[in-house]
Amino acid sequence: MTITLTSNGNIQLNGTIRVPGDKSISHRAVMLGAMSEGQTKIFGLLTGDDCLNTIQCFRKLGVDIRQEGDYAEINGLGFDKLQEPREVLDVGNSGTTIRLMMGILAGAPFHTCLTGDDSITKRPMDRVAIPLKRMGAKIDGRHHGSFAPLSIRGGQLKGIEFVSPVASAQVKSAVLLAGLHAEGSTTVIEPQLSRDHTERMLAAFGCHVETDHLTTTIKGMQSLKGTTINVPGDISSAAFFLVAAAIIPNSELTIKNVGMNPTRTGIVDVLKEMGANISIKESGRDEIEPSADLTVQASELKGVEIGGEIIPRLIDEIPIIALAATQANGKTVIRDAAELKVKETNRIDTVVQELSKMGANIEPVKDGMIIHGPSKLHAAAVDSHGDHRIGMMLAIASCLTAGNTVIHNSESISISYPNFFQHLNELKL
Ligand SMILES: O=C(O)C1=C[C@@H](OP(=O)(O)O)[C@@H](O)[C@H](O)C1
Ligand SMILES: C=C(OP(=O)(O)O)C(=O)O
Repeated sequence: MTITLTSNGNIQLNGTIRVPGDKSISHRAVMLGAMSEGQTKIFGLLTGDDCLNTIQCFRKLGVDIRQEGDYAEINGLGFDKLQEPREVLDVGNSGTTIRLMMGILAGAPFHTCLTGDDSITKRPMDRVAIPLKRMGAKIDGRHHGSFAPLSIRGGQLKGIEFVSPVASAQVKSAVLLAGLHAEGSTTVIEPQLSRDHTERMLAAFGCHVETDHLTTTIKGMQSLKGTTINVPGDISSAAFFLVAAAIIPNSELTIKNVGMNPTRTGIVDVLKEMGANISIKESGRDEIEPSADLTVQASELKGVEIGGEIIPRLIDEIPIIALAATQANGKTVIRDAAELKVKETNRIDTVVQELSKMGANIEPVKDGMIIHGPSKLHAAAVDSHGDHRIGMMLAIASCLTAGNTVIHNSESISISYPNFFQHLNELKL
């Protein structure tokens, strides 16, 4: 699909929105609910394509899931009642689904095939397959199990201590979820702290997990009990409107009930450092995940250096941070972010290529990018390359231009934010 966004060169964004539920938390709520005994109720579930694919995968494993809009009910019979699927499990575009499912299925005593779209078949799976094979799972696939389609025969796992070479919540979660059905304890040590939604949610489902900064340990053979999960708004979706309000002159936006897990709030820290005017009002002290209402007003921004430990706390927000940097005074340097190369697209290349078409002064480096601002952006024909975060970043960029911005492959936006254009139109003055 191609969308044309027309701007008169004088757009402002004003109003209040609630962004859809957090994608990472929604996936985990479905997964843990499906492995539990008893009923799980999920409120605020993200109905983006990625999470719908997670639901479909578990239905194929025999789990009874009723989903209506952002409410889902799972009548779990426990992990032991998962059934060998007759069909290939298709994760679509979702890296989180395939990698976490690998961990879950590694513990299941049957055979499963997992695959996804063109992008998924290019993303590395060995980072998960290697530790799972060490635990005893039989995993094969293209390039000896490094790429999907994958075949998994699970069961009879042994706990391991795994020192992960990457700060990745998908790797950490896959190993911990396999550890749940392994003999003995399983420990994951990461180089930097990645998002901790799996650990928090396992505790909510009655499972004991020990965390000491970069080290997380789970004891095997624990069972999960169904519970109720309230999913807060996705800070990664809110990020597009936080940046939009900060850079589009005379804008002011409030975003209600945004998830504020400290392992995800790097975007707020960076925007504040750039000079953004953001106020935070706590809205929920849920025992699992904190949330807040965020208000942002347009202000002058300055370039910053972003690298090191903050990167996993804002990895998915780098495309929209790059746009903010094109409007900031001075130089922004983003480094230590080579992980961007293995997302839905190579996000170093796609961000640089597409923002350059709109007149940004941006260059790639091996682990990030350098942006000189401010630049006056102009309307252009651009492409999401099938990457939802690139598509949304370009739509926000179009608000700064005068004329028609044409975004090819805009349908990818429904991966994580199905009503994005509705919100954008409602907020435009
Ligand atoms: O665990 C998760 O829910 C996610 C972890 C991150 O990926 P990595 O684990 O590959 O860093 C992130 O980019 C992705 O959008 C969601
Ligand atoms: C990288 C992302 O997701 P996933 O890895 O689940 O495809 C993302 O949503 O930006």
